Amino acid sequence: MNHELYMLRCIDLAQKAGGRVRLNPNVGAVLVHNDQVIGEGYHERYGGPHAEVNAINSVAPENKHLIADSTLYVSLEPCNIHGKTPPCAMLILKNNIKKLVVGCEDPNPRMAGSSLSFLASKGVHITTNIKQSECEKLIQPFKVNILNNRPFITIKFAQSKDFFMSKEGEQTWLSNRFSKIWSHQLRSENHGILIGSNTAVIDNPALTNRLYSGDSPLRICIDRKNSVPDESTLLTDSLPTLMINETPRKNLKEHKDQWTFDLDLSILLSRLYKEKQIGRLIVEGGAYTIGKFLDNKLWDQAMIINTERVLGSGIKSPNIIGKLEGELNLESDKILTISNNLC
Ligand SMILES: NC(=O)C1=CN([C@@H]2O[C@H](COP(=O)(O)OP(=O)(O)OC[C@H]3O[C@@H](n4cnc5c(N)ncnc54)[C@H](OP(=O)(O)O)[C@@H]3O)[C@@H](O)[C@H]2O)C=CC1
Ligand SMILES: Nc1c(N[C@@H]2O[C@H](COP(=O)(O)O)[C@@H](O)[C@H]2O)[nH]c(=O)[nH]c1=O
Ligand SMILES: [Zn+2]
Repeated sequence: MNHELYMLRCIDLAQKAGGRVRLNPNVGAVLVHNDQVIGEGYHERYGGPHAEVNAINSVAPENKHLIADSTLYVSLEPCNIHGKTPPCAMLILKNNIKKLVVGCEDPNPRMAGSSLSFLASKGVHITTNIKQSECEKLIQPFKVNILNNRPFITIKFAQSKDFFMSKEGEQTWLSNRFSKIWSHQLRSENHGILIGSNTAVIDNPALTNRLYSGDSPLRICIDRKNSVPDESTLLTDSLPTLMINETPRKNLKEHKDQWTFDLDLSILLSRLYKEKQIGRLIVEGGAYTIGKFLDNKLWDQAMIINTERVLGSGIKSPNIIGKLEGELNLESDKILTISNNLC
């Protein structure tokens, strides 16, 4: 059996759900009998059946009798606790599956390998850590959620060749049309997008996903002094916006919300996670806002669109120090992904 090949298929399947899993991990599963895939599935949406359930349910009626003699591949340790769905460890035992191959352990302290020892004690033969780092990468947002009680944070901005984010006081479009589609795809994969008041005042942005399939994230604007005009797009369109201020704003329209408190980024983030189910957050800018997240070490990855434009002067872009994880060339733009390996 080629363990790595089937685990790569689990990873492919898991990725299909993107951010639809919300606060859950992305997980894929494949059921293999005599080197033939007889079932596969993935966790498709928050609260929905787990990957193992979908893989077992996908087996054709004429192959059901092969399940007990098959190997189950799962990118993440099967659950052994009653969450929104019954435990998958019990499903494995119920189906009499005797061989299990797992990508990585569940970082949830309530699990952390415990279901693997439980299944082993019941006679299931277990192989672990197949494509481990790839499987761990898949569940990175979940790991941050569960261990830090906050969203997985992606800092995203475009910069000129001479490292400016914008001209002073005016909206300055730097990146190309391909990057725009890419950034709307990023919006579709995240549950929240956050900006500072200057960006809202100067750009009057929509911050919606208009160019890719899927939903738009919740727009969040830090506006302590209520300086964003009532007429701005964020406050007048029909989509949800959450304003963060120190005194309440009057006459908020339908779908608009506000949290009034003395701003503390850690508290804001844990409230976004717990009260708004934001598992993945884009911090879009501007430079001041991004700087605050960097100063507080509240970020997980940065996605920087490096463009060909030269501005000469303007708002200096933030200096991101981390580990280069990937490069994507979109015509004249180069998008770098940098992970925060220091926190
Ligand atoms: N190239 C790109 O990708 C992007 C460029 N931009 C550009 O950036 C420019 C604006 O950037 P910049 O001037 O740096 O301003 P910001 O948009 O970052 O807004 C700064 C303001 O936000 C509030 N704020 C945000 N975070 C905090 C915090 N942690 N604590 C306290 N207050 C906070 C404060 O206002 P208050 O006191 O009112 O709360 C602060 O003055 C615009 O020209 C825009 O076009 C913007 C986004 C992306
Ligand atoms: N200038 C700049 C960006 N700016 C960001 O995009 C926002 C506008 O979003 P929208 O109104 O939805 O189109 C703007 O307020 C700022 O947050 N983004 C980029 O990908 N590249 C760019 O060059
Ligand atoms: Zn499960």
